[in-house]
Amino acid sequence: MTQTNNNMTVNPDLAMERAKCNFNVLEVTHIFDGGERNTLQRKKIEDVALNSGASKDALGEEHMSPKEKYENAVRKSCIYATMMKNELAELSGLESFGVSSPVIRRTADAFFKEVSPFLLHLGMFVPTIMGQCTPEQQSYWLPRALDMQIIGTYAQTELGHGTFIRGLETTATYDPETEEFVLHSPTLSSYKWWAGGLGKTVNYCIVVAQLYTKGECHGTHPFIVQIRDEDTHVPLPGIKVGEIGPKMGFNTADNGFLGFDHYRIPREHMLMKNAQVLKDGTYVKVARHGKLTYGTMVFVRVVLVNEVAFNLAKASTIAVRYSAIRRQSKPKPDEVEPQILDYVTQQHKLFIAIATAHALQLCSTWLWESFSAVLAQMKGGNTDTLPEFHALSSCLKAISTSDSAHLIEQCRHACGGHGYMISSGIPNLYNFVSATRTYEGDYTVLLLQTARFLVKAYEQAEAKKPLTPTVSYLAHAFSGSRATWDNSPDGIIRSFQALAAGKTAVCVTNMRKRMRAGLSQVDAWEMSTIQLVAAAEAHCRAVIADTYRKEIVRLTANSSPNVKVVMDQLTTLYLYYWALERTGDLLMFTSVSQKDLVDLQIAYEELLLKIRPNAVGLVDAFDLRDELLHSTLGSYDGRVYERLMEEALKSPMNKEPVSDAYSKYLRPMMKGKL
Ligand SMILES: CCCCCCCCCCCCCCCCCCCCCCC/C=C/C(=O)SCCNC(=O)CCNC(=O)[C@H](O)C(C)(C)COP(=O)(O)OP(=O)(O)OC[C@H]1O[C@@H](n2cnc3c(N)ncnc32)[C@H](O)[C@@H]1OP(=O)(O)O
Ligand SMILES: Cc1cc2nc3c(=O)[nH]c(=O)nc-3n(C[C@H](O)[C@H](O)[C@H](O)COP(=O)(O)OP(=O)(O)OC[C@H]3O[C@@H](n4cnc5c(N)ncnc54)[C@H](O)[C@@H]3O)c2cc1C
Repeated sequence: MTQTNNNMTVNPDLAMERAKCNFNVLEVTHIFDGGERNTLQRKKIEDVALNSGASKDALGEEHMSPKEKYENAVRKSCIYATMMKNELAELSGLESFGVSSPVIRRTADAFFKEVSPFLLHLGMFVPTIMGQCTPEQQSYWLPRALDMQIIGTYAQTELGHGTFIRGLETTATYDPETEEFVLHSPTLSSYKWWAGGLGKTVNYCIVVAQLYTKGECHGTHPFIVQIRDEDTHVPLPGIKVGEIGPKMGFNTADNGFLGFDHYRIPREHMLMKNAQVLKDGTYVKVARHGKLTYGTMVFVRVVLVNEVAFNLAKASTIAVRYSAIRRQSKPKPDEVEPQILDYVTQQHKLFIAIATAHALQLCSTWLWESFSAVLAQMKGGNTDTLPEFHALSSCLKAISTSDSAHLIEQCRHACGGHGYMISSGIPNLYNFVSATRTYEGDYTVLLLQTARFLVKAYEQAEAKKPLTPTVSYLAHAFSGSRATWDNSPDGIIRSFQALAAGKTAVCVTNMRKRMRAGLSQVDAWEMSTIQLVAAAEAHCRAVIADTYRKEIVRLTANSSPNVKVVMDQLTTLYLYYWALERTGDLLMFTSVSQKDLVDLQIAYEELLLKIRPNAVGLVDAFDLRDELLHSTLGSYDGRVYERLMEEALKSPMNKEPVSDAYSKYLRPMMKGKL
């Protein structure tokens, strides 16, 4: 049944798939990693972190109690943190470890099937210190945080409010007598809720609270707050803190609650880069843009696009490898059962997942570069590009997390019953990624932020004023004719832009009509929000399609011919897929005909067949080590059934031949003695 490949026993179907792959897998790995140098560096980091076996558990996390799971995650976080401080820090080329290294973050996934309780420390606490402190504050807090002498989290959301930050109720009232802020939770709904690591792990947190000084409220501001003793870890007087209980995922992250009873912190613990309170209580606004205190959220939204691309790459690797070894049904009676990957419907489920992982990965790099440019401009005092960037990062966060969650679930469907096993790895991926659609700004809420920008941009276009780059296509929205359909990649991208422009125009027209009919601006906006969300989604799809196409053309300029072909096929597949998903819109806003759409469907199906022989090669090119996949179905060797059985036998339920439940309940019931 099996054959040996590089000292590994590999399922013959997978071996056959690899033999027929016609492109250089490593070249595609380099494209996905952003260059050969990055691949080499990633592999070195993975070797150091994973070859010692420290990431492995004797007993699977899924068989542990919640308390054991948490303690095990802390244990491994400490091992990984120590590695990061020592050997990994140097390897990843970081002066300070962790924060900007997606490779370090990804490698950590070998240690945690869910997430590390330190995720918020590195993902938000440290970035907030970097982004919201004055230089003096930073020089005090950052070394302590990076050295893990203190561990922190980001406590913004409250029981009563997550989305509407201006509605937060926690107060920080300045007392000039003692030069302290008094933190207080006036209501149950003002309790901080959700912060990762808050329940048991951290001793500090960033708390976002309404700032009061000299009797006036100045809105929400961030504070750094000690909540547990640095030695004993006991919660400090005036602090009520705990863990919020079981969740769909994130069960090793001890998300917590936190309340304050007139709890005092020194004045210097307000993070004062963007606004200050002087000793006498005078409030001084420093920042040139009112929303700079939201900066950590913008950073995480950017990071999340990359994060979900990675998780989608994992799910598609699992599902494609499994589909290559799984044989089912007998459409041709004289032939053996086909690999399920040969079913065109299966290819339809899976190849879009591979293409989307590429699209999001390349968009995330582009978004990161745009973010760096915006930060550089802001350093020089120019915040002009921030609104466009906020609109862009908001919609990319919303669409990337939503599409990835949907496609990961589709990968599970593609794995049939076995995909439902925790050991397949897919449920954990789904539970993690579906949360990303909500946290750091809910899907709808963020798309409405983008819609605000689109409507303003549309009005600028209408007034023939200059437009910023990502919405420059709106300048063509007033030609009066429908966009000409053309099924070339560039033609499809132009059509996506026409959809976004057309939908935005419909929203503006409807809002104006509603206002003329007597609705207030707020109510007219509210009544149009379904369409506004759709317009923002269309805009984002146009941005992703355009960026993916341009980046792949650029990155494959010097690639070998077959790599160029397969990368072009994936990009085209992405464009065809979304055009076919939006046929109604295309009929409304472009000149596409019924025949064009029938032809496009045929072209899409033919493309699936062209990609089919390279499918396993494409997921191998993600180069995800088995330790990162945590999957019985997706391991490189394809020994699926063997692994499923090995995992089943590990179940504590199989430790005893007869369950205690037999003598306690079953037997009495069956003997009529219950
Ligand atoms: C060493 C140890 C190692 C050990 C172990 C190893 C571990 C491995 C870990 C490795 C880590 C590596 C690091 C990487 C980690 C990456 C992963 C990170 C994952 C982190 C997990 C996070 C978990 C979740 C956290 C959270 O959810 S935090 C809370 C987030 N909350 C939100 O996002 C709330 C959403 N709401 C809002 O943003 C706002 O309220 C709103 C935008 C919806 C509305 O705001 P507001 O009401 O104030 O504004 P208006 O609507 O009135 O708009 C006014 C104008 O302001 C503009 N605006 C709004 N926001 C912004 C902005 N951010 N920037 C710019 N402009 C903005 C509007 O557009 C309006 O403009 P206009 O008036 O011109 O239209
Ligand atoms: C796993 C996880 C980890 C988290 N970690 C943290 C953390 O570390 N720190 C932290 O501070 N927070 C954290 N959060 C909280 C998270 O940021 C919020 O849950 C998120 O921002 C959504 O806010 P909400 O829960 O108030 O939802 P709500 O705003 O109550 O949303 C509920 C529904 O109402 C809709 N809605 C709300 N407002 C509007 C509107 N204006 N227009 C139209 N529809 C609207 C939404 O679309 C949604 O469908 C975490 C959440 C999760 C799930």
